Amino acid sequence: MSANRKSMLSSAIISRAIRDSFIKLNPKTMAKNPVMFVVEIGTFIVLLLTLFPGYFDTKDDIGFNLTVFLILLFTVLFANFAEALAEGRGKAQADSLKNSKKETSANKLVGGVVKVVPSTELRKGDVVVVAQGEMIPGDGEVIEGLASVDESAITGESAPVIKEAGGDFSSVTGGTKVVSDRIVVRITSDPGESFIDRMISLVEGAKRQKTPNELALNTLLSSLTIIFLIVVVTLGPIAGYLDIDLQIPVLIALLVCLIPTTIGGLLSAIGIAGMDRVTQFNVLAMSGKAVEAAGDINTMILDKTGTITYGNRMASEFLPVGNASIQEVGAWSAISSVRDETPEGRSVLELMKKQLLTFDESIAAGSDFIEFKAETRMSGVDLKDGRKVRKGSVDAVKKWVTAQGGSIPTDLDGGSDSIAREGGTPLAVAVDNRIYGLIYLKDTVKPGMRERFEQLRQMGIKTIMCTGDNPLTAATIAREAGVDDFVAESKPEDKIALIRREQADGKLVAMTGDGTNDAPALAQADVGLAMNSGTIAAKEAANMVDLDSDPSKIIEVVSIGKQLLMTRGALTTFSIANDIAKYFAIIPAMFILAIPEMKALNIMGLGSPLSAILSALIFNAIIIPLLIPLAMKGVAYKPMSASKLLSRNIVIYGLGGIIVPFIGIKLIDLVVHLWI
Ligand SMILES: Nc1ncnc2c1ncn2[C@@H]1O[C@H](COP(=O)(O)OP(=O)(O)OP(=O)(O)O)[C@@H](O)[C@H]1O
Ligand SMILES: [K+]
Ligand SMILES: [Mg+2]
Repeated sequence: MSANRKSMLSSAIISRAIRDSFIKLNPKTMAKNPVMFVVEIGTFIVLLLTLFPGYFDTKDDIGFNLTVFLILLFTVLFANFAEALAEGRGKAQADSLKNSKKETSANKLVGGVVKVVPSTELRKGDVVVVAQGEMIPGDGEVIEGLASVDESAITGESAPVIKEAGGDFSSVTGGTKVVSDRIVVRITSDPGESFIDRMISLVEGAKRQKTPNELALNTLLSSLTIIFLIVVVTLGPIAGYLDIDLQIPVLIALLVCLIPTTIGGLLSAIGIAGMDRVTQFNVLAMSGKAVEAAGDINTMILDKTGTITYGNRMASEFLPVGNASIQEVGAWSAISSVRDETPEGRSVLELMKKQLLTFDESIAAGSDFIEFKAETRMSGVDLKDGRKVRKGSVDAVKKWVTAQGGSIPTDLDGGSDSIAREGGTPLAVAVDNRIYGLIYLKDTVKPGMRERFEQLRQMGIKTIMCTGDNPLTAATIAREAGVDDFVAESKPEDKIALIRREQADGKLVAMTGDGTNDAPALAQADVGLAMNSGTIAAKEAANMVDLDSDPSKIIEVVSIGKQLLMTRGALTTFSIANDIAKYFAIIPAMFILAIPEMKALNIMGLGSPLSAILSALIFNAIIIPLLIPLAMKGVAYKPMSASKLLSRNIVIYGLGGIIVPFIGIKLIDLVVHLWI
């Protein structure tokens, strides 16, 4: 799939798009796009006039009618081609996904016995065993074991990922392959509803629905079309009254030039291409609406650890407090970490080795493990002899020790503040009512963050960093990274409260998350980006999934959404401005014989009335394919505020839209006039 993503437009995609442009001529399909449907009806009428000359009007000029028919036909085909081309890459991707969705057999556990069944027979709740070298037969959650899994079929990333029972890395996707060890998986989706199934229908656009913005624009374009239709229809009798003979193909040509065919022809291509750009970026958007919402975001909520910083928070120093020794701090830190599988916990044991410190592991034998929880902000063990060992956020450990009647060493705050001021995370280590010291967890801000936040600020987006860390560390990192605001010591439920508060102010909010406790907030956010490595609950609540599990991608997704909205706005402006030149070409041409004063309006100095009409019509047709690259790639884009963007767009695409066709039509007329 990744290979497909890279080859932009293969000849296979182009020839398929050409074929689809004809298939899309089906009036049932065309009717969904009112502007182009009107053109198609016009094309059909001109075809009749060409095929049956004299039947409707004795003065029919077959040559002229045939030419108009062909130009109109191409206008419709060009619009269809734009849409088909935009759909092309998704369809190719869907094909390769379908290929990877081969039926496999599954080792289903029935009453403790393995029974081999086809994967299509698996239902929600079934339990299967998957061993080394086998394909995971369906989406599910690991309930036992640990394995490395090759997920390249869906992510395009060749390095295998670790999946294990419990925690945030327990979800597996059907069609991916176990490369080592063995896991027991509980199936979480019924046939036809798996992640790959959803992905196929998403990328091939099978369920693509028009977004609210698109619907609104469509209504506007349809209204314009109806107005011009009325204008053109009433023009006939008025001209008749003035004794001017206007032929039907000329009136149809005028209508087609007046209605917004450029944007009408490119509108759906712009939407599809926007979604496709997100997909190329390895992010699955569940709807076009989600991508558009990304373009309208006012507030972005970001995690600190792993999003703004690298997130591999490593223990880098032990700091004794009171009269404890470094050996004691190290030993108790290690004992509290022997079963803590978080990166923080493992790094404590590594630091012990690095500093050549030792501890008596047998003390921890038979102890009860106290797992790290975001709610408690502590982890540790309860020893068999009754002693309780904890490490955790300084604030939490202080409360824990005080509750047991302990006192706080006077040099604790100084030590933790100096760690926090450097952007590090201080963890306090305690046994029962005594604090022994601090662990300095180091983490670094990812490079380039400040620039990215500056860009977001220029787009008018407020960034809020949310972290479970203490206020001083949070403030340091926030300053270093350049976020606008931060919330420290935040628990998972605080995130949803923050989102609601922003939304109550009328803001659209984007956030990322991966854990089950992020799911409600992901659902509440206007744009929720879940990590593919995250839990099923998070992925189902979100409206986007990042296959690479990189939370900082939300920044790019918002940029793509903005670019989509801008491209649509720019091409709409261009399309409507474009029509002005066409009035100047066609209207004088129509009336010039009866009203010679109309000559004054022929400011382009076009060769003859007929060549003027044909040139305007040809320009109207070819501008569609000429703008396909822009519609697909999106307009060039600099981060700036919405109002600045609007005025810049009006200048570039409005003025450009007025001037370009004057030049274009004139050039076409120079050629056309040679023939007629
Ligand atoms: N393994 C651990 N054992 C004990 N305490 C921990 C452990 N990991 C983190 N902590 C403490 O708990 C606090 C909260 O951690 P949590 O992972 O919930 O948030 P965070 O990673 O700091 O913030 P975020 O990921 O939202 O930016 C940390 O700041 C740290 O003080
Ligand atoms: K037009
Ligand atoms: Mg965290």
